[in-house]
Amino acid sequence: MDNNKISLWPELELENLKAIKVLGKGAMGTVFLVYDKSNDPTARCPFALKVVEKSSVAIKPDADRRARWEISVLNRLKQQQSSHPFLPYLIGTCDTSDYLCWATPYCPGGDLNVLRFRQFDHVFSQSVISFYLAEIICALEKLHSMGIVYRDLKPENILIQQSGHLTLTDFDLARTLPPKKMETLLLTSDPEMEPSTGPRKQYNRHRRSLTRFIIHKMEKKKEFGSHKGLKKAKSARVSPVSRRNLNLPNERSNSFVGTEEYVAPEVIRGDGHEFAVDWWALGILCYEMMYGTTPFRGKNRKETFRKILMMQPEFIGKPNSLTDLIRKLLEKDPTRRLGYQRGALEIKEHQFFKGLRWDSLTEILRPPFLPSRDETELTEELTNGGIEIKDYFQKLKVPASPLWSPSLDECRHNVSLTEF
Ligand SMILES: Nc1ncnc2c1ncn2[C@@H]1O[C@H](COP(=O)(O)OP(=O)(O)OP(=O)(O)O)[C@@H](O)[C@H]1O
Repeated sequence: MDNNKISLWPELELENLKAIKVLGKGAMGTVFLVYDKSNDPTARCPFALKVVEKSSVAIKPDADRRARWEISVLNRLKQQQSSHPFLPYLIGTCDTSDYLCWATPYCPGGDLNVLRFRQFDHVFSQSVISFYLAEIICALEKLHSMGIVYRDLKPENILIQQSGHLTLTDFDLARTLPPKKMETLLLTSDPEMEPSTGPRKQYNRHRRSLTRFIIHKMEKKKEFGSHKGLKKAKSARVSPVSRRNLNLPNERSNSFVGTEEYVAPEVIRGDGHEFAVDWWALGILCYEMMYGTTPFRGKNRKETFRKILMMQPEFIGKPNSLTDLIRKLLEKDPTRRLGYQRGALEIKEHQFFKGLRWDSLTEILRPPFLPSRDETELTEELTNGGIEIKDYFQKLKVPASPLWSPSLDECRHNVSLTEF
């Protein structure tokens, strides 16, 4: 994939786009709900637009590269004959001297973490878990079949579409496995390949450098989030649609603190990582949906990592097919983990999914939760005229000087735009 070339995709004109509201902020950019006033003046088909401000690249040195990478991954998803029902697709991009933007379909239901906090006891029932897991497995299966490891599976990155079905978001940590790597993967279980022999030694070195790369990337994410002058990733990830008034305790959001609970043991050990890291993360996600907490959470990163490496997950109550599935996904040795040998197929065959009609998932018209169609909120925002994206960023730049005192109107406007 060419990281730097984005001219292939439908061009969006920033001047034609009007923001209805801010959907969220990540380490890399701000996500707006927008509509195209040139061909959709009544905003019947709004979409999500992620905007990376180029001037912020000095603060976030690899934001531009990460953004272009995410665009290229999304573009690959689009290039398939048809888009996948549980994966986003690229609607278009816009590359100006100040901003790099890309549009994906709007998911009005918030993320899976928000939804979990809305449940009684903050956990999902087994039937709901089965539905959501099935959709995530299909999404990961598709990515893996394209040679893409997702590497950032966590509830905050799973969004709920208007239809109630899921979609994954945030692909900047995704990586493609080069074909050579896929070949060498087969060698790992070959007892004749001694560690001291050339190819294996080389392979191990390659795996270790990949591991250093992912840890470095995650550290970078943390730095972005905590950089002076920027909103902390913790609050930045809050989506106004769904998180307002929720007051989520221990919110992980998109900081490394959150992600580290999902890191696979082979990544911590520096043994490299393959598709199996996604199946590990699926096990953690499944546990969290069932118990409302992740299995290896420690007081700090060191303790969390120690637990990931040393401890077995604890299950409350009688073992059942779901606990068995989790146990098999949380196998510390990736080569023995469910999904390692035959990918998603192996997981789909597990007893927990017995009777599930995998081919008919998209035909389910009443998924467990349907986002309400809050048209009033959209109309209210629209009658206020919407937000010019450039103005939004300009206003953020206005220094908080005692000489500058905004009018009451401006204050209200700013509060509504920056409270996230
Ligand atoms: N298509 C969408 N529909 C609705 N909300 C969205 C959409 N895409 C993103 N968001 C909201 O914006 C937030 C930030 O988006 P995203 O995670 O893609 O940003 P990021 O900068 O890549 O974050 P990270 O810090 O994890 O890298 C999400 O948590 C979500 O609340």
